[in-house]
Amino acid sequence: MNDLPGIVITGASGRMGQMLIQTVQESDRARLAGAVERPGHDWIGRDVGEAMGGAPLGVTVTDEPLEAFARAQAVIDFTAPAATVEFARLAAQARAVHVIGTTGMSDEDIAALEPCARHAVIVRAGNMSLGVNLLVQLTKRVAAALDEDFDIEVIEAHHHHKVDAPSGTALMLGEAAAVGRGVDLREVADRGRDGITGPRQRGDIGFTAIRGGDIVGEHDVLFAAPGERITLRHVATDRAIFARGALRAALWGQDRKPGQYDMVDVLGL
Ligand SMILES: NC(=O)C1=CN([C@@H]2O[C@H](COP(=O)(O)OP(=O)(O)OC[C@H]3O[C@@H](n4cnc5c(N)ncnc54)[C@H](O)[C@@H]3O)[C@@H](O)[C@H]2O)C=CC1
Ligand SMILES: O=C(O)C1=N[C@H](C(=O)O)C[C@H](O)C1
Repeated sequence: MNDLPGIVITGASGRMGQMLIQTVQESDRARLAGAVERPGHDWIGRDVGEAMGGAPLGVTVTDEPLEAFARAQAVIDFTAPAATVEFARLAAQARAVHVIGTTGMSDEDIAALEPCARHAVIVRAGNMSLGVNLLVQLTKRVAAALDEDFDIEVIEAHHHHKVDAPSGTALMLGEAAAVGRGVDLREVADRGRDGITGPRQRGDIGFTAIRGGDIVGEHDVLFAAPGERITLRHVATDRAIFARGALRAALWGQDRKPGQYDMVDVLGL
């Protein structure tokens, strides 16, 4: 075993889980210290490399997260809200940095992270890519520069497996637009148009979700006024951008005090 920071990947068999395992394996700054899946999953007990269809990596997939976390310096977690809340508790117990990519978390789920962040570093973002976090900053600036003559709409598109809407990224962009405009997103968000909706309310921030095929993730922020439109756009074509960002967050978190952080902190934007 070498002395590089050890990383555990939860949701090891998932789309992001497998991408993260590959990213950590290829890194010369971290080592794969564990792979976790849910109880009953058919990868439990198998070498994770072989389960992924490749060479053995010497890491056995486990359904005992605490045991795995206790042997690691960081946990990278792209799973599901209930699992993430439990992993936050266990990562805090193990004093491991917890990088959370999971989206669709409720206000209660997010509140449950607070006591865990008193004991360990949590880095959480609905999108770990450099491009989207830059787009968040741009959205804030453009929204601050424009008045309510510009209707703001966030349009996102994802693959047909995605279970939450609007996407975590869309919510980050909506929040950035609201902050830029100096309003509370909860008061102006329009998330579900159907039927006779009446005309658009001035000042609303609208959300539209497209689901289809293998779209990795596309986000537009539209500012539409009489006579002109501005669109800010990010298109992800490879999940590696999220995995690279997550690994960067796991390494950045090693030198930090316990608390909650996001990718703007990690990237210094
Ligand atoms: N923040 C970001 O940059 C990104 C976030 N995501 C988010 O990451 C999450 C996962 O996305 P995908 O990999 O596409 O989904 P997926 O469905 O392919 O993978 C989720 C994995 O988590 C596992 N899992 C569920 N409950 C578990 C538990 N209790 N213990 C251990 N493993 C458990 C599942 O078995 C599955 O393997 C979603 O919330 C998605 O929105 C996805 C891409 C980028
Ligand atoms: O589920 C996904 O795939 C993605 N989820 C994140 C989100 O909800 O924004 C990030 C990315 O767009 C891919």
